[in-house]
Parts: sequence; structure tokens; C-alpha cells
Amino acid sequence: MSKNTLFDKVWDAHTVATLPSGQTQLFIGLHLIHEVTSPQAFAMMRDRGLKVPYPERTVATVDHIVPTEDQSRPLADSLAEEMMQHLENNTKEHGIHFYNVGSGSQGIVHVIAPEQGLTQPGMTIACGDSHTSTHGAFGAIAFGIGTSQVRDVLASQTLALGKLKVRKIEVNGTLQPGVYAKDVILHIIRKLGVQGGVGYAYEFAGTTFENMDMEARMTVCNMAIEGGARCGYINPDRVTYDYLKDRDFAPKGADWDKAIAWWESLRSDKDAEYDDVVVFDAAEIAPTVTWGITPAQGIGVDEPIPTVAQMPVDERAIAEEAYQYMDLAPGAPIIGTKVDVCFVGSCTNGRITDLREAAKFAAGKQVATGVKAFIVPGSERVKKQAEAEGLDVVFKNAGFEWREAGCSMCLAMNPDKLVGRQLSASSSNRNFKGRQGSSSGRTLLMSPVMVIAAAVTGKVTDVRELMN
Ligand SMILES: CC(C)[C@H](C(=O)O)[C@@H](O)C(=O)O
Ligand code: SF4
Repeated sequence: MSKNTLFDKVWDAHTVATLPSGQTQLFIGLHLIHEVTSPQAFAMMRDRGLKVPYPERTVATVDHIVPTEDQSRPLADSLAEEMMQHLENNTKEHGIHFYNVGSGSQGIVHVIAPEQGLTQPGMTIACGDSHTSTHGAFGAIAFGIGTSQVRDVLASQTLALGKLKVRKIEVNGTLQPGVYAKDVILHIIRKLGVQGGVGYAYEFAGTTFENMDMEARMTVCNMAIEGGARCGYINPDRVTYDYLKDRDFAPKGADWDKAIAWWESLRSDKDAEYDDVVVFDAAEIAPTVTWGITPAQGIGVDEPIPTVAQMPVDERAIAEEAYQYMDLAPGAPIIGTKVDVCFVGSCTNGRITDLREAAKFAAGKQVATGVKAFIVPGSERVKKQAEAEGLDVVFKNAGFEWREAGCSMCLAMNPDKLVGRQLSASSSNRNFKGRQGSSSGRTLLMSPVMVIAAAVTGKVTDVRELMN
């Protein structure tokens, strides 16, 4: 009887060779590229006179620099325009398919590949972007890589990688009303730390994940990297196959049945051996919100901000730094903290199910006076679908701005930026100092519905209070 995890099986199936360094040369089935981390990789290829041997295995989109209001060309920001042109030229030169703005399929790289069925179970996927772990939701092994590795994949369709250990993170039970996938992953990172996953792949298992839809699973895997894990995955199942069926790049006809048999064989064996196992109870998880400057500095929304004395010794220095930067007091409640900006979007929470859930809470309410609130669909397809369902109207009637697809204020490499010390309630995945565009701007991470709750009340609010 084999005792392998999905990680082991996919790794072995893609191993080309063991390198003299002891690393594995791993074949990469799907390579995703965007405008930020690809230009230098292409330049290095050009310097060495290299061609892309498998251009059909690389797919490009533009996301980080895309303005979500005025998208007319040339872009107002000349650096952004230059990056755009590099991507246009490089993809043309190497015969790589590029989903440009206006193609109908452009969007955040981690949103567009799954929605087109490019992301499939059992694949190895690489992208010059840390949140590539998102694709693990399908039972793929998906890594974020650096620019020199983007070059390696372009040139050889392989990567030199050291094998990871596997930690099973089991969450069992039903989530409380008002608690979403985002809260689950924020809770896990709070408990295991931002470094806790270093050297590991995270396998998310248990009934809580089994009962999640694919988009919720993507939210969880998206943030595996914020917990230090190189990748995160969920074993493929009926939910995965139902999501994939009939998508553009999904196998069709007899190939579909063959694919399911292959995908089923990749699931972690019942008695698979893990390097570590951690178990959580879904009932313990509250709507979670960060108060600090790392995604691990999170609390249940109804808890007070922890004091230094309550922290493990090795987390005290960063906590002190966080109180100061965030201007939030240890021991004080987070509920009631006034917010300036509310952002729903990003590769964590910019999908159609996120927008549907957010719209449910926004319907019939009004954005509080003085709050800037905006909704950014993760892709052009998400935007179109949301509009077909009238979600845009719900948001606009409630006083939210409705934008074009892109990374927007998740990272603010585009015109969507915080100003000065503004404090934002954000559905994105990073709350680092200066992350949202102003070097002194402040970010509270939370689920999309918690962002809506903050927008309509003007302060951090327990979404469960709006549910009664
Ligand atoms: C710009 C890109 C390289 C970066 C990443 O790797 O994640 C960005 O997407 C982010 O979220 O910080
Ligand atoms: S939405 Fe944010 S986290 Fe995702 S790829 Fe864009 S910048 Fe990175």
C-alpha cells in the first residue's frame, strides 16, 4: 500500500532528474507570467539568445499596474506604460498568449487561470508571484518564483527545487455564520505564525475545506504563502471537477473521464505519512481581523488587541512596532476603530462568490459619510458576470465605486493608493507597512463581508451584528 501525499505524487510525476546539488529538476506544466516579474527574465533570455521551447505552456496577463478607472493608452504613468509594452512585445516575440486589457479575459493572474480551466489538479504551476499558491486549491503544486527562475522556466520549462516537507492542516466542522474562508486562513496564520510554514507545503484537509466551494478554497491556498509555506493545496474532489467541467481549457469528452481517473489517483493516500499534522476546530473561528503589520497579527473581531505580556517572547518586538505604526493601543478593542478606505478585491477575495456575498451585505445600506469604498473585480470575466447579476448596481446604489479588473489597492502599483495615514479595511492578503501605496498607510485585513460592514458603519464592525 502506498502512503504518499498528493504533494509526493505530483512531485514524483514531474521529476526530470536529481541535480548534482541534490535539488530536483521539476517539469513545470503551466507557467503564468505578468508585467512585473517577466521583463528582466525576457531580457536575460535575449542576452543569451534563448528561445522559449514550449510557448503554449506559458500564459500572460497584466494585472498589477492596470488602472481601474482610466485605462486609456498610453497609460498616464510612463513606467506602467513601459511595462505594458514590454509584455506586449515579449509575448508577441515568443508566441505566448497574452490576455490584454479589453480581451474579455484579462485580470489578476491567480483569478484568470482557474476561471479558464487552465489550472488543473496534478499540475505543477509556477509564476513570478508569491500568491501562486492559490492554484493549489485544485490539487496542483503551485509555486511563486523569482525573476531568475522565471527565466529558467521560460528557457527550459523546468525549475531546480528542493523538496518540501508536508504539514497537514486539518480543520473540521461547520463555520459559524459570518465566518468565511478568509477568516479560516487568517486564524491558521495567527496560530502558526508567518514563519510557521517555512520549508513546508501545506495540505489543507478536513470537513471544513471539503465543504467549501472552489473559490473559498482558493482564498485559503492564496494565503498559504503568508504563513510561510511555499505552497498550499487541497486534494481534488467532486467540487473541483464540477467547477472545472466545460471550462475553456478543461479536458473534454473521453479525455475528461481519463483526467478524472488520473486526478483521483493523486489524492493523498488515507494513511499517507506527513511531516507534521495540526488540527483546528471550525467552531473556534470568529470573523478575524488583523491589527498589526503582518498577517499573523490577527484577532477575532470581538477580542481586544493583545498586550505585549500576552505574546510569545519572539513576537514582542514586532508587536511593539505594530502598535506604534498602526497607532492602535494594546488591550483596546479593535471593534469601533474608524476606517477611511474600504477595498474589496485582490486575488484573495476578488472572485464572483466574494462579490455576491459582499453585495448581499451591501444591499439597501449606505457607505458611511467620509469613507471611500470601492469594489474591484478580479478579472474582466468576474466583472461581466457581476454586472449580469446586477451586483454593480447594488454596490453603486449603496455608495461604492465599481471599477475595472486589476490588483488595484492590494499593492497600489497603480493609481489606487492610500493617502497619508489613512486606515483601510481590505479584503487583500498583506498588511505590511506602506503596502497600500502610502508609506505611512495602514491596513486591516478581513473578509469581504467584514469590509462591507466597515464601509457602511465607518468603523471596524462585527459582521454578525449586521446579520440579526
Ligand atoms: C509584484 C509581485 C512580484 C508581488 C508578489 O510576488 O507577490 C505582488 O503580487 C504582491 O502581492 O506582493
Ligand atoms: S492582487 Fe495583490 S497579492 Fe494578488 S497578485 Fe495582485 S498584488 Fe499580488
